[in-house]
Amino acid sequence: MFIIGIAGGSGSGKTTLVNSILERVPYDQISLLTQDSYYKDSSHLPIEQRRVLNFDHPDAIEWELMMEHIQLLKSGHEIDAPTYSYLTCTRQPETVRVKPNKILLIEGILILTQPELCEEMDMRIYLEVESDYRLSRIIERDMESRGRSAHDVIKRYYQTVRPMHEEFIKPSRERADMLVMGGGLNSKAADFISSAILGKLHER
Ligand SMILES: Nc1ncnc2c1ncn2[C@@H]1O[C@H](COP(=O)(O)OP(=O)(O)O)[C@@H](O)[C@H]1O
Ligand SMILES: Nc1ccn([C@@H]2O[C@H](COP(=O)(O)O)[C@@H](O)[C@H]2O)c(=O)n1
Repeated sequence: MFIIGIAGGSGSGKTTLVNSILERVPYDQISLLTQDSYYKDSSHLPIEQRRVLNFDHPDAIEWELMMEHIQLLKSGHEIDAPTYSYLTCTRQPETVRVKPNKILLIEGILILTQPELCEEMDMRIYLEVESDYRLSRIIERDMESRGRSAHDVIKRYYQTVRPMHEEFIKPSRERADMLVMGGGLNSKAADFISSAILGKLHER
């Protein structure tokens, strides 16, 4: 299994890049794991407390479960990946069946902060996008699809998103093999990563 990690700050365009790669390759031959699916469940807390949790610290993620799922996929087993709601800030009862494939894409803000997880990756990519651009994209996206007000998004950005980015996410770019400039709409980057994937799919 050839494992590609796509990291970068919130709003840097990871999801956009993944979608753009999947348009260029036979997507049914690619497995995808999203770090956000592995947020620890916090349904035991009242919603007001859940909404102010620090979701940008490495401890917010259940890495053990993610690593276990990667090992199962590598050994040819299907897994049931958890699902997560940004609206309720809880893990959902539904799971998503992921089949093992020759290629595994993993995306998430914190994936390059985990040395053990980095060890599993054959190609590590970091999306480099200036914080001003990321903030404006996060505001628009979170208001549209994550049920937040502009005020809430900006407050959270300065309380946790930016400090955690500076402390953990930005330094993790040192572990990347490649930096992608400009974010998820960088079509040359999508072409390059897709050709690497197609090459691997055609290997015997
Ligand atoms: N290069 C870009 N220019 C403008 N908008 C972009 C660009 N890349 C992504 N976006 C938009 O920014 C928002 C965040 O992108 P997304 O792919 O969800 O980022 P991430 O998964 O890294 O948080 C989305 O609404 C997306 O459409
Ligand atoms: N309940 C949650 C959980 C996480 N977030 C934020 O999502 C960001 C990571 O996702 P990206 O798609 O932007 O990479 C991260 O900055 C978390 O703060 C959230 O808003 N609500």
